[in-house]
Amino acid sequence: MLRIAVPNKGSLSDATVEMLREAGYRVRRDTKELVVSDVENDVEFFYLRPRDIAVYVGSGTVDAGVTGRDLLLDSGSSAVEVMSLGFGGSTFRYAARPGQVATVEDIDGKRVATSYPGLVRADLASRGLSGEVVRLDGAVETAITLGVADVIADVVETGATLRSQGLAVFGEPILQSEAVLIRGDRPGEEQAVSVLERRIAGVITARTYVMLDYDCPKELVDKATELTPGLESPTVSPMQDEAWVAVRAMVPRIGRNRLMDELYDLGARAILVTDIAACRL
Ligand SMILES: Nc1ncnc2c1ncn2[C@@H]1O[C@H](COP(=O)(O)OP(=O)(O)OP(=O)(O)O)[C@@H](O)[C@H]1O
Ligand SMILES: O=P(O)(O)OC[C@H]1O[C@H](OP(=O)(O)OP(=O)(O)O)[C@H](O)[C@@H]1O
Ligand SMILES: [Mg+2]
Repeated sequence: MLRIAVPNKGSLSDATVEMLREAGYRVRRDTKELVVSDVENDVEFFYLRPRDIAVYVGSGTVDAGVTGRDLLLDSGSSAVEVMSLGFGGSTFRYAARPGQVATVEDIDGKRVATSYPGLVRADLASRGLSGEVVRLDGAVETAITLGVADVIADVVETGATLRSQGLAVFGEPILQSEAVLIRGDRPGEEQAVSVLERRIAGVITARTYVMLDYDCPKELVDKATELTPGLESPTVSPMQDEAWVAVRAMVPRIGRNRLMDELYDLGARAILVTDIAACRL
């Protein structure tokens, strides 16, 4: 049985569970369930803390899992990123009281509070800076107010938490993070997770694309299909009226309305968009 780790709490949990459900797997029915056996798919799901998932996957006790790229890198685990999942996006950044620390070089010799000591130590070392890393579990933004640090390094999504503490980011982001599927780096593991990987890729494609159908005067089909090239190639089918053809192609969900306007202006009619429920490319 394939063993897969799923975030049991926090920002990544709900979206991961929803993605697995859409991929056709059994998911937990209440948040107290820690292990879910999906016998039909020969998979066992372990609901674990997101921070621990890279450690389990790296040690080989589970085959694959979902976590944040920042947590994977912070852990120093040997697990490898298989693909990004399109949610849980954030940046990992330095911040301080405006006017007190303005550049990353100014961190030298100062105290840096963070829940991600691995990431911060590696970043400071790569810049040749020294700094005392103060490891905290959360609410890192308060560390400066409470006087245990001069600088923080933390996850920033909207920036609202930083602003509420009178802090401002400085320097370039240390990292762009998002939810990722990870697996162990031992021989055979790539193959072991290939069905899971294809199913998740199918969910992402179904979310990213819509199916577009339209009728098109035959003489315009080259121009029209230039606008809708599809993934491999559009399907062009004959119609009862020989002056017309029916065209079908997958197109990006974003921009679909503008595309429909362009096709209409060109002379296409009966332009329909439908959601894709699932797919394997
Ligand atoms: N707004 C956000 N706040 C925190 N983490 C976020 C946010 N958006 C995305 N993430 C990602 O979620 C992961 C952290 O998840 P984790 O569950 O450990 O913490 P959390 O979401 O802060 O939950 P909690 O603090 O309640 O335990 C990281 O990969 C982080 O990049
Ligand atoms: O940029 P924002 O949109 O404000 O989001 C970022 C904040 O959200 C997270 O905190 P969380 O609520 O998880 O609390 P924690 O610090 O105790 O983990 C993270 O640690 C930041 O503090
Ligand atoms: Mg948190």
